[in-house]
Amino acid sequence: TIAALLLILLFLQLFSSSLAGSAASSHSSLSSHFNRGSFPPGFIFGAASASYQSEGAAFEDGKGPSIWDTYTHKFPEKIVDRSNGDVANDFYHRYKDDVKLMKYLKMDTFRMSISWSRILPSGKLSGGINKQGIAFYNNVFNELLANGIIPFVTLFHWDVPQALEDEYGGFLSPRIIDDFKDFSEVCFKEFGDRVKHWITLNEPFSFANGGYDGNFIGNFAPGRCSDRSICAAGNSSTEPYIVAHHLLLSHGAAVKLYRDKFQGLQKGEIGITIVTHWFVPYSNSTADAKAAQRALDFIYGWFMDPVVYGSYPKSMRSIVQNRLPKFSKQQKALLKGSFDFLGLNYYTGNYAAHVLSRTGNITSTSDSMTLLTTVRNGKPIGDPTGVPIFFVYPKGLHDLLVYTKEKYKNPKIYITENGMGDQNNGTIKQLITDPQRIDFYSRHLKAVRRAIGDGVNVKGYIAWSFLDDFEWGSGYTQLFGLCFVDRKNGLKRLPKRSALWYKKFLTK
Ligand SMILES: N=C(CCCS[C@@H]1CC(=O)N(Cc2ccccc2)C1=O)N[C@@H]1O[C@H](CO[C@@H]2OC[C@@H](O)[C@H](O)[C@H]2O)[C@@H](O)[C@H](O)[C@H]1O
Repeated sequence: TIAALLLILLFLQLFSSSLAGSAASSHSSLSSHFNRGSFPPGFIFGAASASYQSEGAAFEDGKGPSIWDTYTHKFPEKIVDRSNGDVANDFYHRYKDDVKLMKYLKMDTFRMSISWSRILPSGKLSGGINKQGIAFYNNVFNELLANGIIPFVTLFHWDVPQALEDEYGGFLSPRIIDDFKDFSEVCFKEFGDRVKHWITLNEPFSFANGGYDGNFIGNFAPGRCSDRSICAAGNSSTEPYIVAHHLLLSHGAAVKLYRDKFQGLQKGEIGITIVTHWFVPYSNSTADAKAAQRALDFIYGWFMDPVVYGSYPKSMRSIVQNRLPKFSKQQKALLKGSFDFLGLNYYTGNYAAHVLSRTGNITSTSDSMTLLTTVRNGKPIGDPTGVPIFFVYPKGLHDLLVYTKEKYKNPKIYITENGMGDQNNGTIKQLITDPQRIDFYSRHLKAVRRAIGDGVNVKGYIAWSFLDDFEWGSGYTQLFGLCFVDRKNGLKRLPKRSALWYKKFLTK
């Protein structure tokens, strides 16, 4: 009878664990063999946020307005639910509990950004440093380190001080280079003894394209473009390139400053975060193969080529010609090799087809002469998600990593954003029961693991996002968080099933 009982117990154990595995989904694996131990020693895992999307306290304790504070209040109709980041997740007041939650989830690192106008309310050093802003970030970094969590800090995640937009048009002017350098110097000086991983810019493509081209799904601040039916001012054929140029030069100035004045003593590293989709030729024609490469050049190469080679991609120079600013010899030297690591943001794959002729107004997006779609012959490139333009395509992350190794001298890489969004509709129970997000993370982590096996120098993976937050043009209608934020119940944090899966994955 004891032997029979033991056999029954063993059977039940096996049966229940196989049930749990299939509950997650056919792709993902809860089986014990795929976990942090599948990655090289020292590989770090975490989750991310950004100042405007999570801090709140938008007008508190001396903080100056950013262009996103202005944009959401001046044009509420540009945000799907007419919301804003005035309160967001109130990370400003709740960071201690949030750090406890990060520790509970066994995260090694937390990526966050610093609000430029919280540190320098007028955007300029001459306008004075906001001591309460310095104190806030000191408290957050101290709390993270006291809980064994590594801060990964982005200096610019799109929230330009409004004062600089008013004074000289923000990144449209080269004057911002020195102001960004001064802001960076304050951060290196005040926080560099504890912050050892700096990212200068988050997704310069998205800021330049989203804020100045207008083709974006959900226009971005400052909302300039050629189409007067959606933008009061701007020029989509020239301003994205001018803004991108000044973003790159600002990045180069901050990296040079860090290396010349701080890195020797503080022993940290500095990089840049660049986003791209992966592009698959729509057909096996040569024209579409070239279109896929051009799409990559115009989104990824636009920034990777300058920081690796000191020049824009050849395809851009030959198509955009005199609308593309030129780097001087000194600027080429400043930019070439201007990173210790590359931060890579990846969300989805696209099909790319050659566009035969260019009709209508020229814009920075039409310059690439590509038609980007997520469906081919009626079949989507991957499983749909709650975000209409994002489909689950983990192979794209693997292929992008191998492409980066081969084309850009095998740089040190951290995945600084990867995740999926759900539509914010359903009961709380439904929204925290997210098997597709478990499937998404499991498959993308396996793609990263495969790329490491192919020799790609990936050193970390940071999920987007730690908490559901303000998702720019989508407001609070799209939920990317590992943790749900109950906006109807005091912004209470609730770990989703995917957070508990991540915790299990991270348990040593
Ligand atoms: N949001 C972006 C911009 C890229 C994705 S969404 C937008 C739509 C689109 O066609 N493109 C163009 C594009 C094409 C190729 C590559 C990149 C971007 C966009 O960037 N990047 C990261 O994505 C995260 C998720 O962004 C959401 O993506 C889906 C959108 O519907 C939503 O509004 C946006 O907040 C943000 O929260 C992070 O702050 C940001 O660093």
